[in-house]
Amino acid sequence: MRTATDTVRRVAPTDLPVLILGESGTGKGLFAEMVHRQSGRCGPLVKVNCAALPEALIESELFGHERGAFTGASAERKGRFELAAGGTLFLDEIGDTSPAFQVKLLRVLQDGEFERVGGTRTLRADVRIVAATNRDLTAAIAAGAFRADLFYRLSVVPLTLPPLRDRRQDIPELARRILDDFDRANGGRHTLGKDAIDLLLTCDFPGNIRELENCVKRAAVMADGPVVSATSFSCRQGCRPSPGASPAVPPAAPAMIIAGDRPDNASAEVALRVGRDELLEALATAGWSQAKAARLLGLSARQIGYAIRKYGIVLRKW
Ligand SMILES: Nc1ncnc2c1ncn2[C@@H]1O[C@H](COP(=O)(O)OP(=O)(O)OP(=O)(O)O)[C@@H](O)[C@H]1O
Repeated sequence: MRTATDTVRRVAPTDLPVLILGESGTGKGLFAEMVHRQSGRCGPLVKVNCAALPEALIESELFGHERGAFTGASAERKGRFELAAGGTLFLDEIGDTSPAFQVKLLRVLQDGEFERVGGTRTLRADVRIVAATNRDLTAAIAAGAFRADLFYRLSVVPLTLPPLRDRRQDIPELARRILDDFDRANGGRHTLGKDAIDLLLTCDFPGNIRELENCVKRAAVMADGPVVSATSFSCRQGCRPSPGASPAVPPAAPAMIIAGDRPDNASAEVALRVGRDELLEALATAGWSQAKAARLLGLSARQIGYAIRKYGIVLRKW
């Protein structure tokens, strides 16, 4: 991590693109913010979730459009490149983009120029590009899913964030910082007991810092006093309940699954980042209240409803 922060310090003041690589939850978004903050650029940081952009809207989202450019374009609109002028454009989930998206991006990265859809004026792209992905782009290139020329343009300065399981020594400090932030936001005053830290050090955290964050916040909610101890964590073994410790679901009584609408794909993907065990654990911790469990996991009511249905969990009243 020190290598990564040192690279940020060196590269931030330049105009070079930065490519941040790392598993989900390793802090890529936070590092993108860090690059922007340390860049000294006075424009804004504008984030684009590339995977969530519908194919038909890519061009107008990135480059904007003129009035009357297409049906429904009743007024001119600036795209993300213009909105980020003088600042940083953060292209998140770059590994999930279509060939059409990649071609359009490559052109603006090569020429530094673009036109709004339906426009004739050529505009200069005054942005610093930061891109991030949890995909293995080398494998994607080999599979023909990612353009090698775009990769070389973006990866002038690659920044790889290691998974948390490979840097367990960072866990105590991260956990304390997460707890302090949580207390500041919620007016509490907690400390982490040594047994809690020992427990956290045994965890694998496949969801990386995001999962550690959820575990610590959940334990803070469940702690009986100011000290968050190992017993405040609902898990006992490597942050995963052992098979025998899965909450027993008593028979009978009416189901209480929220019958919300199906969430969109991006929303569903977020919901399923929470594993079945983690979902069960949160539900048990929350006394089988869907709303409370959703808060613990950082999901919306629709997302938790979707995950519950998808994993085939039947909730019953005690
Ligand atoms: N160094 C850190 N200290 C405290 N919290 C952190 C740190 N790094 C990341 N986090 C927290 O972990 C969570 C995940 O971070 P972030 O969204 O930046 O990860 P990501 O790699 O971009 O994830 P994804 O690929 O899923 O978008 C966030 O809530 C963030 O605030």
